[in-house]
Parts: sequence; structure tokens; C-alpha cells
Amino acid sequence: MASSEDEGGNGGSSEAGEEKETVKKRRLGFLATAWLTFYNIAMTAGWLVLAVAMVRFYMEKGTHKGLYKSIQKTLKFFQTFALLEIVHCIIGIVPTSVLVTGVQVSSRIFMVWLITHSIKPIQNEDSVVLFLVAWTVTEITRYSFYTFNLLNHLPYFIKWARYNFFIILYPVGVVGELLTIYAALPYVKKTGMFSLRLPNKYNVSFDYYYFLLITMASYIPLFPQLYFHMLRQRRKVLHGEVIVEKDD
Ligand SMILES: CCCCCCCCCCCCC[C@@H](O)CC(=O)SCCNC(=O)CCNC(=O)[C@H](O)C(C)(C)COP(=O)(O)OP(=O)(O)OC[C@H]1O[C@@H](n2cnc3c(N)ncnc32)[C@H](O)[C@@H]1OP(=O)(O)O
Repeated sequence: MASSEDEGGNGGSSEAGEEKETVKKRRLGFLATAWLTFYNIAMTAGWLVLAVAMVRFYMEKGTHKGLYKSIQKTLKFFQTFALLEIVHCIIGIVPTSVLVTGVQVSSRIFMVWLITHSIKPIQNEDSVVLFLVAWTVTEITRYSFYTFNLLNHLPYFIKWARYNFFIILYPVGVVGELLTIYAALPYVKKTGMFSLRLPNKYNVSFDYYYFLLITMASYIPLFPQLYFHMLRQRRKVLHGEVIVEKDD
């Protein structure tokens, strides 16, 4: 298999590319590289297990009803494990913005724990399958990209997939997430779950229903930031453009 240094280079020789990679790794340090390699392999494996479980479930049952229940433990474990990505940014072992990663990871944690885990009647919605498929394909590609990149043997098709699949999968995932929150609204309103009404001993009121409406609205300013971040990464990695990003 051709490596990205061979096929996807930015015009420099393969030797120069390798030298740059070695300098980058030396700067990263042995422990950080070893940890990230372990982390990315574990995450690739986790999302692959999820993909296989989803395909097997659908082939055996012929329906997506019950799919979420059958994969929820694995999903919760690996998506929660992704909180470490925020830590990676904070301690500086990956060069990604804490803000961008924070928004991405917290929105997923929110979907997993405060929506699909907590609101059982929506677990069989079609929209849940939509975001599960978008997340799974993305994460298998993304974590295998990071792994092969760290090992200096990045097949070009993985690099290509990392920086092209999101163009479709991001909007698909967002539509799935928004439709799922929307489907949860009537249940949340009826039960008053996670809400705090006055009077109470803390003298504060909180309405989860309105919180969900605000969360849905927050996709309008926040999602384009993530999407444009990925488009900039795409231009940088696939087309070698030099991009100056603002610090958070
Ligand atoms: C509590 C209430 C919450 C309210 C939420 C409000 C809602 C906000 C809207 C949010 C919408 C989100 C929707 C979303 O969940 C839907 C989906 O995800 S659908 C599926 C499609 N999604 C995607 O494609 C995005 C996947 N996610 C990501 O790509 C990342 O999380 C993101 C932070 C968005 C981008 O990653 P990054 O900036 O790291 O880009 P790169 O991959 O290009 O990497 C940049 C450099 O960092 C190195 N790196 C990064 N991570 C690692 C790692 N783990 N190991 C090793 N190296 C790593 C990478 O190699 C690059 O280095 P270099 O530039 O030197 O090559």
C-alpha cells in the first residue's frame, strides 16, 4: 500500500517528509507517542466492534428496533473514553484547539448520556440510526488515520477518507442528532425530567425542555465552526495550503 508520503505529499521529496515526521515525533516524546498510539488503536477497535455489532444486528433481526439497546454499553464506553481528547489538547500532546474538541466531544456525550440513555422511548427512532452510522464510520476512519499517521505508514485512501467523508457524514450526523432531540421533546415536557420547579430549597428553577430547545438552537452557530474547521484541515492536509488558525 502506498503511504501518504509517496502519494499525498505537498511537493517535497519523500525523504524530506520522513525527516519532518521524525522531528515532529521527537518533539512529541516517546511516552506521548506511545500513549496516543495505544489510545487510537483502542478507539479504532472499539468503533469497529460497534460497526460489526450494528451490521450483525440488522442482518439477524432485519430491523433497527432494539439496535440501540444491544450496542449501548459499547457506545457509552468508547464515546465517554473520548473525553480524553479534551485532556490531550489541554496538555498539548495534540495540536487541536481545546474549544473545537470540547464542543465536539461534549455534544456527543450529551447525546449519549442525557438524550438516548435517559429517554428510553426515543431509542428506536430512525434518527438514532442516522447519527450512530455517521459517528461509527467517522470514528473508524479518524482513529485509524491517527494510528497509521503516528506509525508513519499512512495509506492514502485512509487520509483521503478522513478528509472527505465528513463532508457528507457531518450533516447526516447533525440531522440525526437534531431529529432525536426533537423526538425527545414531548416526553421531556410531559415528565418534567431533569427539571427543577420553584419553590425549592435551592431557590433555582431549571427546565430541561427549554434547555433542549436552546441546545438545538446552538447547533446553528456552533456546527458551522466545526465544519469549517474540518474544511480548513482538508485544504491543509490534502492540498498543502498553509492556514493560520486563531488561538482560543
Ligand atoms: C452540554 C451541552 C452540549 C451542547 C452541544 C451544542 C451543539 C454543538 C454543535 C455540535 C455539532 C456536532 C455534531 C457531531 O456530533 C456530528 C458528527 O460528528 S457526525 C460524524 C462526522 N463528524 C466528523 O467528521 C467530526 C469528527 N470529529 C473530529 O474530527 C474532531 O473531533 C475535531 C475536533 C472536530 C477535529 O479534529 P482535529 O482538529 O484534531 O483535526 P485533525 O484530525 O485534522 O487533527 C489535527 C492534528 O491533531 C492531530 N491529532 C488529533 N487527534 C489526535 C490523536 N488522537 N492522535 C494523534 N494525533 C492526533 C492530527 O494528527 C493533526 O496533526 P497534524 O496537523 O500535525 O498532522
